[in-house]
Amino acid sequence: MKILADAHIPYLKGAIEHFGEVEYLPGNQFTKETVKDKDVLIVRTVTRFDEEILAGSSVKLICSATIGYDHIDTHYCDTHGIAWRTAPGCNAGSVEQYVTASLLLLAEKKGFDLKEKTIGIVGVGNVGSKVEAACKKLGMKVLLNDPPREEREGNADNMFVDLETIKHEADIITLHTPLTKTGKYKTWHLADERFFNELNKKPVLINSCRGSVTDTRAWKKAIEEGLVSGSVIDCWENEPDIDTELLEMVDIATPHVAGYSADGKWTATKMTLQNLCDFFHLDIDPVQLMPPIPAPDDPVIDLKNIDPHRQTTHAVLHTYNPLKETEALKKSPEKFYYFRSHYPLRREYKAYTVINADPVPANVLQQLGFHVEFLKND
Ligand SMILES: NC(=O)C1=CN([C@@H]2O[C@H](COP(=O)(O)OP(=O)(O)OC[C@H]3O[C@@H](n4cnc5c(N)ncnc54)[C@H](O)[C@@H]3O)[C@@H](O)[C@H]2O)C=CC1
Ligand SMILES: O=C(O)C(=O)[C@H](O)COP(=O)(O)O
Repeated sequence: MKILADAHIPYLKGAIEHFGEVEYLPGNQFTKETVKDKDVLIVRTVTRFDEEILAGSSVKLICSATIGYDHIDTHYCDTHGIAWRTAPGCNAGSVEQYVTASLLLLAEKKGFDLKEKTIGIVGVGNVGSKVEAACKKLGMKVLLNDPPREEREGNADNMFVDLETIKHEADIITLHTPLTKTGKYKTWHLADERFFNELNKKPVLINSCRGSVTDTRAWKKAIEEGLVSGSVIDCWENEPDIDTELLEMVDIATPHVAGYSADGKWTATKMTLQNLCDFFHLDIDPVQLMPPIPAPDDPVIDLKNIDPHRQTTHAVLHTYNPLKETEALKKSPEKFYYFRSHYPLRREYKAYTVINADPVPANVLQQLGFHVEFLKND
């Protein structure tokens, strides 16, 4: 079997060789010529897979080591005998960590208390549900919007609200939908000029799903007109050539790395190898082929000398602080693709042990997923 794999998929090298003859290329160097004689493509979101690149090739299976799949022309694949697989939920915990760290940072920077804030979550799937759980643990009021789920599952206990309610009541809005360009619930430019004009509480807007779920021009105008009080962007329109004016205007700006925890990447690779096994009916356990996830350099977080009011923020930012990446991206936006391909993968909360926390933050941190060593009298 001939396999072409993206060279920037962690934990793949050494494992995928058990399945066939493998060639590696950076995702932005996949071409019609390089995919032509391959049976399987192991891919990321940086390459578009449509008729232009796939026509006339021998590709039978595309495995994307990602949650999102808007980079695959699924209609073309479905009608041309090309199977495609993804890794649902693989890095949802990592995106939750990104959103939580951003919320705690902004609360500190702008001087507000998250417990007094209402967050509107648009898209409540694998990621949105984890963000919902984390926000509740931080004491926030949560509003959920997911019309496709509402249609399928009904709206018992008014679990879901419409987008109008979110625009009216939310102090923070975070987007976690797929990017879809057609259909009843299409999300392309969901946050357009009208969306921004209808915001009631000058909310903070967070986009860590896909760039084109928001309209860049409208977002810039909204910032200029004071319709939003803060902006967090991980996913941009037209990556990697992002809008540098918007970049300068936002509080937190990262190069599409919300999902880049070692935990998320490891799971993505495991699911990808499992997809291969399932497709070709191979009795192989991917975990046996993969290295373990490396421990963090600094796995113990000592909160002894930290003000109890800052302990949760301190611990979460110890695991991940998006301000460092913001600074680097603002300084060198042309390195967007480079930053993504040379990313020092972070660990999620479960890789860390918290010691000397006060009882209240200790409970919050434990619920978020940290190991917590409770003080004797707790
Ligand atoms: N920045 C990053 O590194 C990452 C970004 N993502 C993005 O996040 C997206 C969401 O991921 P998951 O939660 O795992 O996907 P998911 O498929 O589990 O959930 C998406 C949810 O959005 C809902 N939805 C669809 N259209 C909607 C609309 N018009 N309004 C409101 N809700 C709508 C769906 O019903 C579904 O419940 C992915 O499709 C991907 O684009 C995912 C992982 C990492
Ligand atoms: O999983 C997704 O969907 C994402 O957006 C990924 O985090 C992006 O990962 P890469 O395509 O850069 O590997």
